[in-house]
Amino acid sequence: MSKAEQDWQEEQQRVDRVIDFIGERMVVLQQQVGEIKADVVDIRKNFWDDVTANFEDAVEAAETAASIKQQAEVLSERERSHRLAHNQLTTLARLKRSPYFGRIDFKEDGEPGTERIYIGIASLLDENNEDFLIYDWRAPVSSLYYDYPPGPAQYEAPGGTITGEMELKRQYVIREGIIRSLFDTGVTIGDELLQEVLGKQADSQMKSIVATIQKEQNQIIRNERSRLLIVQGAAGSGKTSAALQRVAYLLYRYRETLRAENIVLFSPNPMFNSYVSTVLPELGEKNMQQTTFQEYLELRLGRMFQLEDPFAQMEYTLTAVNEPDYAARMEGIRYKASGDFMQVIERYVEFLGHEGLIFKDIKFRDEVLVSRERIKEEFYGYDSSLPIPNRMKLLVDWLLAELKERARLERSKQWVEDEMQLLDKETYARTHEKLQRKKRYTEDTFDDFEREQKLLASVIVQKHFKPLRKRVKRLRFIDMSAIYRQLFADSARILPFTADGGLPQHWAAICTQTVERLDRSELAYEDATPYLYLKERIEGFETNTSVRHVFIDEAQDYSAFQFAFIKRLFPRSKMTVLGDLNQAIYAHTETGTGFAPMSSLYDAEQTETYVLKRSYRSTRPIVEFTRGFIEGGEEIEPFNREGNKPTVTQVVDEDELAARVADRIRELQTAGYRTIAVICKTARESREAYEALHNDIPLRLIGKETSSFEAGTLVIPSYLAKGVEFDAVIIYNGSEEQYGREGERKLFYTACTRAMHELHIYCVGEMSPFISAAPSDTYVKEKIGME
Ligand SMILES: Nc1ncnc2c1ncn2[C@@H]1O[C@H](COP(=O)(O)OP(=O)(O)OP(=O)(O)O)[C@@H](O)[C@H]1O
Repeated sequence: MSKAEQDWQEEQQRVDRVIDFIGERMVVLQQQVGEIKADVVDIRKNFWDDVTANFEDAVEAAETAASIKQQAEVLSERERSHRLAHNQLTTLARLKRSPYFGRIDFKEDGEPGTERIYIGIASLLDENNEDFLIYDWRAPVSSLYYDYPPGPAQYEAPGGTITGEMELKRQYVIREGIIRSLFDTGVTIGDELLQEVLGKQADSQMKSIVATIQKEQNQIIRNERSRLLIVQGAAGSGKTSAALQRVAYLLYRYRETLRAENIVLFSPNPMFNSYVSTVLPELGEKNMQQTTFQEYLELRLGRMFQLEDPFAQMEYTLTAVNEPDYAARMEGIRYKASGDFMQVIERYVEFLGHEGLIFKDIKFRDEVLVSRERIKEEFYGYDSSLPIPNRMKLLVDWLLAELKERARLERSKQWVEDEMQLLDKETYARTHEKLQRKKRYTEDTFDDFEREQKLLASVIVQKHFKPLRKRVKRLRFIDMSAIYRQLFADSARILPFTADGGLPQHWAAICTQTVERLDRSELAYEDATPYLYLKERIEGFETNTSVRHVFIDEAQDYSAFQFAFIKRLFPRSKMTVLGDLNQAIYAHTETGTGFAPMSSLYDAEQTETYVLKRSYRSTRPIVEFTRGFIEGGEEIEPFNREGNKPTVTQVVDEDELAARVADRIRELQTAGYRTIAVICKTARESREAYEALHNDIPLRLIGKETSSFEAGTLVIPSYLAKGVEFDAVIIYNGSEEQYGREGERKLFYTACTRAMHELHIYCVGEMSPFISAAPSDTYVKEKIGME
């Protein structure tokens, strides 16, 4: 038997031993789970038997409450134990199938022996010999595996830096308890293993990369120092993967204090949420909270306005080029997202502190109870050194007192008497009872009837005033829409608030558009964040202090405004932002400021930036081709995985386009690719492509409302394909007409870089200049029917 074979045999024997151990553990645990479950069922069933329920008087009611509380605590403790044991069982079941993926032999300086460390998705301790059969990949010692080749190595342990010599680094692929492959690795985490992993087919769900995390990714995953961590990475460099692994790492590292609920991931669209949702459970962790910025805007503004979403704005950007107001709107989109405009809002708020706030009358039954002028007068009567939100609080107190007074006056009005006649018996009875109770304590001389009438009147008025008071408490008497609108009332209104009059060229048209929309109760996507910001500067900021880590994926698509906003929203949170400037597809990101708005959020010493240049998603030929579209693309390093060169096919017309694309889809399907995406520029083009293809080929049309996607062939607008990947990508029409403007370069790049194994571009007529800019030997040109 060769040495290698012997090694393999010994390793399999160890795997068998560990699996046996896990099996035994599971039996014990299963029994425990059963017992706890029986306990829980029992407690639930007999809950009220063990509680002494007595509500006779205050003392006994308090005792009852205490007894319920105690019983509930016992129940919740048992339920917690059940959950814990159940989770442990799930993890053990996972370990049983594949107990570990790596091993390092490490000789610590000053220690006599070499320790063998096996690394898997969770730790496994054999209590009898106090031996770790498996180390969690997140344990301090495991970082050796990701950071070093064999040779001198060190890691950070809680007690300080541990140095030593790594004598061996080995990787395994273990499936259903059997070692399928085994490599001893040299320089990096085995190219072989990575090759194997990356060569696989795309899934409708993202996979964890735990066995093959690269050194530069590991630094991101384990970073604990910075308040703000910025990751700038090429398409397919593993930003999203690293982010998710980082979530798992943080949950492990701070397991005593941090829960999945304390972490929020902002993602580009709902479909992406579903795409990444399996990674953490695969690692035995609960998912963090996931949201999109739009979801937040909807929550805050959706009731007041018809809110435009970013995809509708994008569709406008891409399809309305010939509309008369297009240039103005595009300028407006850019300006309203800028730091300059944020400054304008700040100065405007400063101004509003002294004059200019607009309020709404507080009306009741068509009568003005407190006029807007009166409210304004009261507000500006307060100490002007107080911040606006503090003065609003005073105003609320004052208004509530005013309402109380007005309510008193209201009681003797005719409408109250009219309503009294219509009261149901129940209200009468209740009022009567109340009066009876009161009577017990007073020496009253009033006529009963009169007292009853008075009380009824006050009940009626109270009922009608309740919504008024609620509106006051919610600050609905501030006319936010008018305050925002005022800034655009005419083109000169903004001037005192601009630094040096630097306004967009089409400012007057921007003002008109904004006012028109507001008057229709619509809020464009570009207005939503500034509007909300202004609102919060006036009403006080809503904050969420339970969130400790915020992750922002596709961060290049966020404006300065949005970042500032998120920072304020989560004041106790650290931030990890991940993005690729070459994929900045929204019009508001065309300002060329790069990551500047982001990096200025926190002090330099609290901020760290990592750059990922290696691209893992696509084959080498695809990366070599697509990097030609963008400036500085030569810096992107492809991971060495071979494949076919991308093809570019010119066709004469739409009919031929559909026929050729259908042929290609069939060819790719025959080749066994499971996820094939026909990427179109817009939703409009996607519908056309779908119409042209779906009779020929079964496929699914993806729109912004799609919340998950499955393997298969699909048609999808480019901006919704962000962040996800497919085995094969067909660009439906990569012609000059479709992708000719500079503003479309990044969109085109983003679409093409979704491909893992195959990329095929079709063009009706001339091809996009971005393709022509790529070196001609990086793709194969196919011309059909044009000669
Ligand atoms: N260390 C790794 N081991 C195995 N696979 C990896 C590794 N890093 C990245 N990948 C794979 O590369 C692909 C791209 O990763 P990911 O989606 O995280 O990149 P990204 O930088 O977020 O991409 P984009 O910006 O283009 O959306 C995924 O299939 C991921 O599993």
